[in-house]
Amino acid sequence: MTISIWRYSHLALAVSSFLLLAVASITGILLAFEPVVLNAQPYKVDGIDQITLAQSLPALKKRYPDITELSVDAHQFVLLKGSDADGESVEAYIHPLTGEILGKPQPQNEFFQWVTNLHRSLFLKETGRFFIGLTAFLLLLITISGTILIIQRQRGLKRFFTRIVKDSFAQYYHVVLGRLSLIPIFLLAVTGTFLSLERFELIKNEKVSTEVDFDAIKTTPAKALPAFTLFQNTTFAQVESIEFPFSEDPEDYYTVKLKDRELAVNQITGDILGEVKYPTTQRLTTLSLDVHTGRTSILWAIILAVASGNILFFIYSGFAITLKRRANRVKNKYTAQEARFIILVGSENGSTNRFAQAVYQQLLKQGEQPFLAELNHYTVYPKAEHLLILTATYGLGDAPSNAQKFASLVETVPQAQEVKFSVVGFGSHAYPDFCQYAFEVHQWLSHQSWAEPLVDIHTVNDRSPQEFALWAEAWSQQSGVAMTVLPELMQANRHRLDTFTVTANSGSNHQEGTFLIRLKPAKRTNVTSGDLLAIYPENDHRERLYSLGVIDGELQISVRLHPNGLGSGFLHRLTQGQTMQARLLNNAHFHFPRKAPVVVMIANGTGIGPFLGMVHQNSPKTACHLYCGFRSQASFSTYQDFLEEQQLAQKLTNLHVAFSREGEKQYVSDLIDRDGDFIADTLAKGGVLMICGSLSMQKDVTALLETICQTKLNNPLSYYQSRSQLLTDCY
Ligand SMILES: Cc1cc2nc3c(=O)[nH]c(=O)nc-3n(C[C@H](O)[C@H](O)[C@H](O)COP(=O)(O)O)c2cc1C
Repeated sequence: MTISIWRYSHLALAVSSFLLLAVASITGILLAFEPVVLNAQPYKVDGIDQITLAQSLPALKKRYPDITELSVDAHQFVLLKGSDADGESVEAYIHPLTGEILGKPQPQNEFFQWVTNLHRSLFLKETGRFFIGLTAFLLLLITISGTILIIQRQRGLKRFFTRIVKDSFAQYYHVVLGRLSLIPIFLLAVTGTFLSLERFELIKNEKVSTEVDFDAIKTTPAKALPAFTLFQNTTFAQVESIEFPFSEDPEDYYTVKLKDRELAVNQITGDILGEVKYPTTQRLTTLSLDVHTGRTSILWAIILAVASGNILFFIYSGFAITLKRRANRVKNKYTAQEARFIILVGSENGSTNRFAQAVYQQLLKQGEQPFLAELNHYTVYPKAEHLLILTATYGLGDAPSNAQKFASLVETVPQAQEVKFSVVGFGSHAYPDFCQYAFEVHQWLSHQSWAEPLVDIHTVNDRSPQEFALWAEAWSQQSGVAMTVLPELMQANRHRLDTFTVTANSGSNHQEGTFLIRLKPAKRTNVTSGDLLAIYPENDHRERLYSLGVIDGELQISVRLHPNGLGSGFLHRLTQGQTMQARLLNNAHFHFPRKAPVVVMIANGTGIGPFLGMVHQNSPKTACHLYCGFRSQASFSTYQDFLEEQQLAQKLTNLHVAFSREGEKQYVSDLIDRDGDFIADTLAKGGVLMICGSLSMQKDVTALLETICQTKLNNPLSYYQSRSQLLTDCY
């Protein structure tokens, strides 16, 4: 059963009952104070569970020769009815050892009486009682569906009480308080339902009384009250009431009602004349009243008041969550048939929609005709050139509920024309299957003949605008459509630029025009290999990103000079000593994994850049294997000496190079294929694969890795991707 079915049930139940639930909760909070007020009365005697009937009754009889009944109520006040030595009738709370009068019973306080009537019947007599009973039952169903939602959210019963990831105030406290007040609310709902069923006689509650065989009543041996065994063994805490014999006639007897049974006791000999246990229904009714009202314990009454308060908060927070989800609903200006840009979104709680809306607005501003829909509504888009998918991950790395049909739809609904796609995964590192669903979407699309990746999959941890901006930049560069400013998301993100001095530039003396440039930051930074440098060659909105290697505190970029290339041309022209303005971007998802037992780096061309820095920074000497592909030995020579030095320093364990235009004419994917067992072994033991270079190389290598994972490890590649064992940074 999916999250959504339980969620819709939870919501439907809440919507249908919230008004009555609010009335029942408010009145419930007020009524919880009744036991608190009553318990504060001075009628209570300490140690009632120590005072036996044998100790008490002789003293009481002395003071009140004619007692008709003694009763002990839920607050443990002892009420005596009878008359005193002067023949005056008495109905008073007394001290069971001395008979001292502690107070007179009062009728129920008018306020509490009014609130009780409202709570029980809404002043509508039987009709009101029926609705209140129904509300208690709906509350029971809401509690059950809520519990299941928490179990699903926490990924299993065992993790029920583990940390909750904070999404929003309403959502966080809806779950936190839901967990804390689950048991009291559940008990309130069950007992409320039970009491209503009993009241409407849907549960039969037959009264029973003790049968006495009058012929068997004896008059010897006569005993004094303190010698009656039952009275010696019974304390006031166990008693509900004692009816005294009407006369001294042996056929009149004591009727002692305990919590669980009723007994008839011979008034002369103390013999038990008869005994009957209450039926289960009767005991459950008493227990339900105790639990539902909190009348037996101040502490429990307070817990119930807090739980009822929480129900009010759940009504508020539940609606706040629902309204937020609804507010993010899609409103399109153009149809799916006319749009060039299709934005599909997978979201459970609506925050991903905000990003999708921002992209949608950007495209509208650019004069484009975008179309925004949920992943479940994927269909044929006759004019689509770009497919942008922004999706969250839920459950155990699963699809959000509005994306659950996408997997089957994408297999059955092909597009007629080629479409460039880009996937952005929204997730949180607080969950082990980080953005797994987005990785799966990326792979399903990669297998479609009509779909071509425009940029590598990007992930966004905890809705980070910075990480989203990285995707926006990369996509913008590849698509040629500006996505520079996403005002709602990015306003806080206008960074100032830092100054860098060029310390070396190898120029493009080598074949294929690749060169290395080194930059020294003017001030200290926390930059590390794998981070990005954003440059603005024309001092305008056009930004170009380069992956960095950090070597001896300097930043090294490996660049291929493109004819008329905006960024590469700018960097190529820089000479030693010159300064430039740029911005450093933390690219945490592509940092060298510090805790991995083995790291395998896979690169082609200038993709080797960040790996040069990572190897150089590998002081702990983590086992590190570099697989790289170049066109020729000449293009590799730029890096050869450096890499051999790193091997000697044991910072690089193995180096495998493929040349596509010389010798065996191999690609880097051929080397991976050759070493498939080693790659599988690396993943199996928790090692990390890193890929940097062209998207086409990445496509070949990931297809190969998928086969390796399926055949040698019996897991899909997404299993390792979501565990951060495959890190990619391709362009
Ligand atoms: C119950 C629950 C389960 C989640 N499971 C995952 C997960 O398995 N992997 C992940 O990367 N993020 C997971 N997340 C985080 C969400 O994907 C992330 O917060 C996302 O930004 C939410 O987007 P939305 O508000 O559009 O639904 C989970 C969040 C929740 C509340």
